[in-house]
Amino acid sequence: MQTQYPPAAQDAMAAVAAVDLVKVYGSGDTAVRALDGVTVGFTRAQFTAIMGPSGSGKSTLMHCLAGLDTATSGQALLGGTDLTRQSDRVLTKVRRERIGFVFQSFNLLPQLTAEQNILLPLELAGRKADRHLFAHLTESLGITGRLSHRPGELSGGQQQRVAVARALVSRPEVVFADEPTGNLDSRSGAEVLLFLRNSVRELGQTVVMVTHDPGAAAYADRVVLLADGKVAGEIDHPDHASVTEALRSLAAQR
Ligand SMILES: Nc1ncnc2c1ncn2[C@@H]1O[C@H](COP(=O)(O)OP(=O)(O)OP(=O)(O)O)[C@@H](O)[C@H]1O
Repeated sequence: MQTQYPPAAQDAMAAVAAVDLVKVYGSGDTAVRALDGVTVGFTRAQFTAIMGPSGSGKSTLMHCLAGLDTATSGQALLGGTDLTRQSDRVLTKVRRERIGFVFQSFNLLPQLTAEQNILLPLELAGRKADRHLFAHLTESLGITGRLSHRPGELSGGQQQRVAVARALVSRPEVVFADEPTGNLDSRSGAEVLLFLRNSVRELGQTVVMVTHDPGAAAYADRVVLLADGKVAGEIDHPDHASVTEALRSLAAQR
Protein backbone atom coordinates (compact mmCIF):
# COMPACT_ATOMS: atom_id res chain seq x y z
CA MET A 1 0.00 0.00 0.00
CA GLN A 2 1.29 3.47 -0.89
CA THR A 3 1.86 5.65 2.17
CA GLN A 4 -0.11 8.90 2.05
CA TYR A 5 2.13 11.77 3.17
CA PRO A 6 0.73 15.16 4.20
CA PRO A 7 1.58 18.10 1.89
CA ALA A 8 4.52 19.39 3.97
CA ALA A 9 6.33 16.09 3.65
CA GLN A 10 5.22 15.39 0.07
CA ASP A 11 6.97 18.54 -1.08
CA ALA A 12 9.43 17.33 -3.72
CA MET A 13 11.77 20.08 -2.56
CA ALA A 14 12.00 18.62 0.95
CA ALA A 15 15.40 17.09 1.61
CA VAL A 16 14.24 15.93 5.02
CA ALA A 17 10.77 15.54 6.47
CA ALA A 18 8.98 14.36 9.57
CA VAL A 19 5.55 12.81 9.13
CA ASP A 20 3.39 12.55 12.24
CA LEU A 21 6.55 11.83 14.19
CA VAL A 22 6.06 10.70 17.79
CA LYS A 23 8.79 10.05 20.31
CA VAL A 24 7.95 8.82 23.80
CA TYR A 25 10.71 8.43 26.36
CA GLY A 26 10.09 5.97 29.19
CA SER A 27 6.74 4.32 29.92
CA GLY A 28 3.82 4.38 32.33
CA ASP A 29 3.57 7.29 34.76
CA THR A 30 7.02 8.60 33.88
CA ALA A 31 6.53 8.58 30.09
CA VAL A 32 7.49 11.83 28.32
CA ARG A 33 5.97 12.60 24.91
CA ALA A 34 8.95 14.53 23.53
CA LEU A 35 7.49 14.63 19.99
CA ASP A 36 3.71 14.61 19.75
CA GLY A 37 2.89 14.21 16.04
CA VAL A 38 5.34 16.48 14.23
CA THR A 39 4.86 16.92 10.48
CA VAL A 40 7.29 19.28 8.81
CA GLY A 41 9.44 19.42 5.66
CA PHE A 42 12.89 20.98 5.33
CA THR A 43 13.36 22.42 1.86
CA ARG A 44 16.39 21.55 -0.24
CA ALA A 45 19.01 24.30 -0.53
CA GLN A 46 17.46 26.23 2.35
CA PHE A 47 18.77 27.15 5.78
CA THR A 48 16.14 26.34 8.43
CA ALA A 49 16.40 26.99 12.15
CA ILE A 50 14.42 24.95 14.70
CA MET A 51 13.53 27.00 17.77
CA GLY A 52 11.31 26.71 20.81
CA PRO A 53 11.36 26.74 24.60
CA SER A 54 13.60 24.40 26.58
CA GLY A 55 12.14 20.88 26.50
CA SER A 56 9.97 21.57 23.41
CA GLY A 57 11.56 18.67 21.49
CA LYS A 58 14.12 20.41 19.24
CA SER A 59 17.01 18.02 19.92
CA THR A 60 14.74 14.99 19.82
CA LEU A 61 13.39 16.03 16.41
CA MET A 62 16.89 16.56 15.04
CA HIS A 63 18.13 13.26 16.46
CA CYS A 64 15.22 11.33 14.94
CA LEU A 65 15.68 13.02 11.53
CA ALA A 66 19.42 12.30 11.60
CA GLY A 67 19.06 8.62 12.52
CA LEU A 68 20.71 9.21 15.91
CA ASP A 69 17.57 8.21 17.80
CA THR A 70 14.60 6.04 16.85
CA ALA A 71 11.07 7.45 16.81
CA THR A 72 8.17 5.69 18.52
CA SER A 73 5.92 6.11 15.46
CA GLY A 74 5.61 8.14 12.27
CA GLN A 75 8.24 8.65 9.59
CA ALA A 76 11.60 10.41 9.48
CA LEU A 77 12.34 10.81 5.78
CA LEU A 78 15.74 11.57 4.30
CA GLY A 79 15.17 11.78 0.56
CA GLY A 80 13.05 8.69 -0.06
CA THR A 81 14.44 6.76 2.90
CA ASP A 82 12.31 6.29 6.02
CA LEU A 83 14.93 6.19 8.77
CA THR A 84 12.47 4.74 11.28
CA ARG A 85 12.51 1.44 9.38
CA GLN A 86 16.27 0.94 9.06
CA SER A 87 18.64 -1.30 11.00
CA ASP A 88 21.45 0.20 13.10
CA ARG A 89 23.92 -0.90 10.43
CA VAL A 90 22.04 1.00 7.70
CA LEU A 91 21.59 4.06 9.94
CA THR A 92 25.36 4.20 10.56
CA LYS A 93 25.93 4.12 6.80
CA VAL A 94 23.28 6.80 6.20
CA ARG A 95 24.79 9.10 8.84
CA ARG A 96 28.27 8.60 7.41
CA GLU A 97 27.40 8.96 3.73
CA ARG A 98 24.38 11.24 3.50
CA ILE A 99 24.45 13.59 6.51
CA GLY A 100 26.91 16.20 7.79
CA PHE A 101 26.97 17.08 11.50
CA VAL A 102 28.10 20.19 13.37
CA PHE A 103 27.82 19.93 17.16
CA GLN A 104 28.11 22.54 19.90
CA SER A 105 31.14 20.69 21.29
CA PHE A 106 32.93 20.40 17.88
CA ASN A 107 33.44 16.59 18.25
CA LEU A 108 36.83 16.47 16.53
CA LEU A 109 39.17 13.55 17.18
CA PRO A 110 42.03 14.95 19.30
CA GLN A 111 44.76 12.68 17.93
CA LEU A 112 44.09 13.61 14.28
CA THR A 113 45.16 16.80 12.50
CA ALA A 114 42.56 19.25 11.22
CA GLU A 115 42.97 17.88 7.68
CA GLN A 116 42.60 14.27 8.84
CA ASN A 117 39.50 15.22 10.83
CA ILE A 118 37.94 16.90 7.78
CA LEU A 119 38.60 13.90 5.54
CA LEU A 120 37.77 11.14 8.05
CA PRO A 121 34.06 10.67 7.18
CA LEU A 122 34.92 10.35 3.47
CA GLU A 123 37.66 7.87 4.27
CA LEU A 124 35.34 5.79 6.44
CA ALA A 125 32.85 5.77 3.56
CA GLY A 126 35.61 4.64 1.16
CA ARG A 127 35.17 7.79 -0.94
CA LYS A 128 37.75 10.08 -2.46
CA ALA A 129 37.77 13.74 -1.46
CA ASP A 130 36.89 16.38 -4.06
CA ARG A 131 40.17 18.32 -3.73
CA HIS A 132 38.62 21.41 -5.37
CA LEU A 133 35.87 21.50 -2.78
CA PHE A 134 38.35 20.77 0.02
CA ALA A 135 40.50 23.73 -1.10
CA HIS A 136 37.46 25.98 -1.52
CA LEU A 137 36.09 25.15 1.93
CA THR A 138 39.36 25.42 3.84
CA GLU A 139 40.24 28.69 2.09
CA SER A 140 36.80 30.25 2.64
CA LEU A 141 36.90 29.14 6.26
CA GLY A 142 40.39 30.62 6.73
CA ILE A 143 41.95 27.39 8.02
CA THR A 144 44.47 26.55 5.28
CA GLY A 145 47.32 27.49 7.64
CA ARG A 146 45.93 25.26 10.39
CA LEU A 147 45.45 21.97 8.57
CA SER A 148 48.43 20.20 10.13
CA HIS A 149 47.43 21.26 13.67
CA ARG A 150 45.60 19.02 16.12
CA PRO A 151 42.33 20.29 17.68
CA GLY A 152 44.11 21.01 21.00
CA GLU A 153 46.27 23.55 19.17
CA LEU A 154 43.28 25.41 17.72
CA SER A 155 40.91 28.02 19.17
CA GLY A 156 37.23 27.10 19.62
CA GLY A 157 36.30 29.12 16.54
CA GLN A 158 38.96 27.37 14.46
CA GLN A 159 37.84 23.95 15.73
CA GLN A 160 34.26 24.70 14.75
CA ARG A 161 35.38 25.85 11.30
CA VAL A 162 37.21 22.52 10.90
CA ALA A 163 33.99 20.76 11.95
CA VAL A 164 32.03 22.79 9.37
CA ALA A 165 34.50 21.81 6.63
CA ARG A 166 34.17 18.16 7.71
CA ALA A 167 30.38 18.40 7.52
CA LEU A 168 30.39 19.97 4.04
CA VAL A 169 33.23 18.22 2.21
CA SER A 170 31.16 15.12 1.44
CA ARG A 171 28.37 17.25 -0.11
CA PRO A 172 25.78 15.63 2.19
CA GLU A 173 22.05 15.74 1.49
CA VAL A 174 21.65 17.72 4.70
CA VAL A 175 23.84 19.31 7.37
CA PHE A 176 22.39 19.15 10.89
CA ALA A 177 23.87 21.78 13.20
CA ASP A 178 23.04 21.45 16.91
CA GLU A 179 23.68 24.79 18.69
CA PRO A 180 26.78 25.32 16.49
CA THR A 181 27.60 28.67 18.10
CA GLY A 182 26.85 27.63 21.70
CA ASN A 183 30.53 27.44 22.69
CA LEU A 184 31.79 30.35 20.58
CA ASP A 185 32.28 34.06 21.21
CA SER A 186 29.97 36.28 19.17
CA ARG A 187 32.53 37.04 16.45
CA SER A 188 33.49 33.38 15.86
CA GLY A 189 29.81 32.45 16.03
CA ALA A 190 28.93 35.03 13.37
CA GLU A 191 31.67 33.68 11.08
CA VAL A 192 30.36 30.12 11.37
CA LEU A 193 26.76 31.23 10.74
CA LEU A 194 27.75 33.34 7.76
CA PHE A 195 29.63 30.39 6.33
CA LEU A 196 26.64 28.06 6.76
CA ARG A 197 24.47 30.74 5.16
CA ASN A 198 26.88 31.00 2.20
CA SER A 199 27.07 27.21 1.80
CA VAL A 200 23.32 27.28 1.18
CA ARG A 201 23.56 30.15 -1.31
CA GLU A 202 26.71 29.09 -3.15
CA LEU A 203 26.79 25.28 -2.90
CA GLY A 204 23.04 24.65 -2.67
CA GLN A 205 23.59 22.94 0.68
CA THR A 206 20.56 22.11 2.85
CA VAL A 207 21.13 23.13 6.48
CA VAL A 208 18.92 22.47 9.52
CA MET A 209 20.06 24.10 12.76
CA VAL A 210 18.77 23.89 16.32
CA THR A 211 19.40 27.10 18.23
CA HIS A 212 18.25 29.09 21.25
CA ASP A 213 19.68 32.30 19.85
CA PRO A 214 17.36 34.64 17.87
CA GLY A 215 20.48 36.28 16.42
CA ALA A 216 21.66 32.93 15.03
CA ALA A 217 18.18 32.11 13.70
CA ALA A 218 18.19 35.42 11.80
CA TYR A 219 20.80 33.89 9.44
CA ALA A 220 18.26 31.26 8.37
CA ASP A 221 15.72 31.43 5.52
CA ARG A 222 13.01 30.07 7.76
CA VAL A 223 12.37 29.27 11.41
CA VAL A 224 10.24 26.30 12.51
CA LEU A 225 8.86 26.78 16.02
CA LEU A 226 8.23 23.88 18.38
CA ALA A 227 6.30 23.89 21.65
CA ASP A 228 5.41 20.84 23.76
CA GLY A 229 6.53 18.43 21.07
CA LYS A 230 4.36 20.00 18.35
CA VAL A 231 4.96 22.44 15.50
CA ALA A 232 3.76 25.79 16.85
CA GLY A 233 4.36 27.97 13.80
CA GLU A 234 6.99 29.15 11.39
CA ILE A 235 8.61 32.37 10.24
CA ASP A 236 9.82 33.04 6.70
CA HIS A 237 12.78 35.42 6.30
CA PRO A 238 13.24 35.74 10.07
CA ASP A 239 15.01 38.63 11.73
CA HIS A 240 16.01 39.12 15.35
CA ALA A 241 12.82 41.05 16.21
CA SER A 242 10.34 38.63 14.58
CA VAL A 243 12.00 35.60 16.22
CA THR A 244 12.15 37.24 19.67
CA GLU A 245 8.48 38.21 19.39
CA ALA A 246 7.44 34.68 18.32
CA LEU A 247 9.35 33.11 21.24
CA ARG A 248 7.81 35.62 23.67
CA SER A 249 4.36 34.80 22.41
CA LEU A 250 5.02 31.04 22.75
CA ALA A 251 6.25 31.52 26.32
CA ALA A 252 3.11 33.55 27.15
CA GLN A 253 0.84 30.71 25.94
CA ARG A 254 2.36 28.17 28.32
N1 LIG B 1 16.79 10.39 26.99
C1 LIG B 1 15.70 10.94 27.52
N2 LIG B 1 14.99 10.30 28.47
C2 LIG B 1 13.87 10.84 28.99
N3 LIG B 1 13.37 12.03 28.63
C3 LIG B 1 14.03 12.71 27.68
C4 LIG B 1 15.24 12.22 27.10
N4 LIG B 1 15.67 13.14 26.18
C5 LIG B 1 14.78 14.16 26.22
N5 LIG B 1 13.81 13.91 27.11
C6 LIG B 1 12.65 14.78 27.42
O1 LIG B 1 11.99 15.05 26.18
C7 LIG B 1 11.55 16.40 26.12
C8 LIG B 1 12.15 17.08 24.91
O2 LIG B 1 13.57 17.16 25.09
P1 LIG B 1 14.53 17.82 24.03
O3 LIG B 1 15.91 17.67 24.56
O4 LIG B 1 14.24 17.30 22.69
O5 LIG B 1 14.07 19.35 24.09
P2 LIG B 1 14.83 20.65 23.57
O6 LIG B 1 13.79 21.53 22.99
O7 LIG B 1 15.97 20.25 22.69
O8 LIG B 1 15.36 21.25 24.93
P3 LIG B 1 16.60 22.22 25.24
O9 LIG B 1 16.30 23.51 24.54
O10 LIG B 1 16.55 22.37 26.74
O11 LIG B 1 17.85 21.54 24.75
C9 LIG B 1 11.95 17.03 27.46
O12 LIG B 1 10.85 16.96 28.32
C10 LIG B 1 13.07 16.14 27.94
O13 LIG B 1 13.15 16.15 29.35
